[in-house]
Amino acid sequence: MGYRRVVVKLGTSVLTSGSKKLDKAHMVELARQMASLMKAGVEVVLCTSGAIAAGREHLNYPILPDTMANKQLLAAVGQSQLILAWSQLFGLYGLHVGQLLLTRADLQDRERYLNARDSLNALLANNIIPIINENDAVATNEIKVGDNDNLSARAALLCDADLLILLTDQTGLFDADPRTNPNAQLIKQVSNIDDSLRLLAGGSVSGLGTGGMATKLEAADIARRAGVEVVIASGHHPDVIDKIANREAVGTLFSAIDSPLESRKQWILAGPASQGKLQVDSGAAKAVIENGRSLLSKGMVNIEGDFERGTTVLIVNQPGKVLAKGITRYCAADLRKIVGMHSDQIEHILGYDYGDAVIHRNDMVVLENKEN
Ligand SMILES: Nc1ncnc2c1ncn2[C@@H]1O[C@H](COP(=O)(O)OP(=O)(O)O)[C@@H](O)[C@H]1O
Ligand SMILES: N[C@@H](CCC(=O)OP(=O)(O)O)C(=O)O
Repeated sequence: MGYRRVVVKLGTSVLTSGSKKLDKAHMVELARQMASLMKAGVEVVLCTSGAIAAGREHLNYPILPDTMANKQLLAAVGQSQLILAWSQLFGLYGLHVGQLLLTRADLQDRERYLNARDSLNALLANNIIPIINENDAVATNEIKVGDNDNLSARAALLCDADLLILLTDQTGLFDADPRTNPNAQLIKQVSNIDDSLRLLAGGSVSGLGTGGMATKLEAADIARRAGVEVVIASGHHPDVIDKIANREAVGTLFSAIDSPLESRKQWILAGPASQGKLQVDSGAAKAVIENGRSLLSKGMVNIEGDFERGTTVLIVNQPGKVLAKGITRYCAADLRKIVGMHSDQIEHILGYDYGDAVIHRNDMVVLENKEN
């Protein structure tokens, strides 16, 4: 199959099949396809819209002024119905679900970003499907991502996915909005997103979705720049998720610019200036630079600087030569408590742990391949 981790985004248009209520018969079919991917060893993260639509349905279509507070009311009511439905539907296939409600603020704050990433990874490591939606009930316009297309692209980066599937009510991106232009042609493959392409992508006119193709294109741009392949396709195409995961040509494919790992490493190299140094002994230096291992606490001898978890720091050897640059999973104060300690002791010393690796090898760029 080839894909390791896939984010599937389901628009309101798919979940309601164009009606005013959740189409559970279709949702169960989508759950079946995602469960079958999980059984084949592909990790699946679901980004689901539909809370507002579910809220309207559950409250029997109340007539409410179109204010932010009323949308939040509908989302608050609908989200619990939505997650209940997914939990029951995945349960039919023996799978548990875990809910993550995010806002832009959660994705911008480094500490919260890492915590969200750890929760996602913990769910997936335990074969539980993470289900993401925007936390509409608490988000103001300033902290809203705003549309789930963008949210799903950010989720794909958050969890290092290699494929993002955006399922909607059209068979893909067309050279004009097919609702208003019957001669519109499907674009099967996109290798460059430029202004002329953006002009083709219109907003949503159905009254169900948010953003239309314009936000899907924005999402595709974010994801492919981070090395994630993107497919936009119809959520009603038979076996659509299985087919896309098996690289069958369905919908519109946006090829990725780099591999996810490469682009992550480029970000570490070019990204924020390092704010501290982790000095390591020669055993750890060898493990990191010659054997491509993660950095463990027992190989550290000294910590310089004052930094938060998620900060970019340098790994230096005892003479002070810079060996690598990476993102630390522990803040400086915690590192000072666990320096030289075996990973097994971290939880006992700190009262919690963020994993064995102080810097995971995927979060590290080696700058020297020899210590001397
Ligand atoms: N170039 C285009 N190709 C395909 N669909 C388009 C295009 N421009 C605008 N659209 C509109 O985008 C809509 C899908 O987006 P949206 O309504 O937000 O759905 P979803 O709920 O799946 O996010 C389609 O119904 C279509 O009318
Ligand atoms: N968070 C909102 C959906 C926002 C959204 O982007 O909707 P859609 O365009 O249908 O993916 C909800 O759950 O109703």
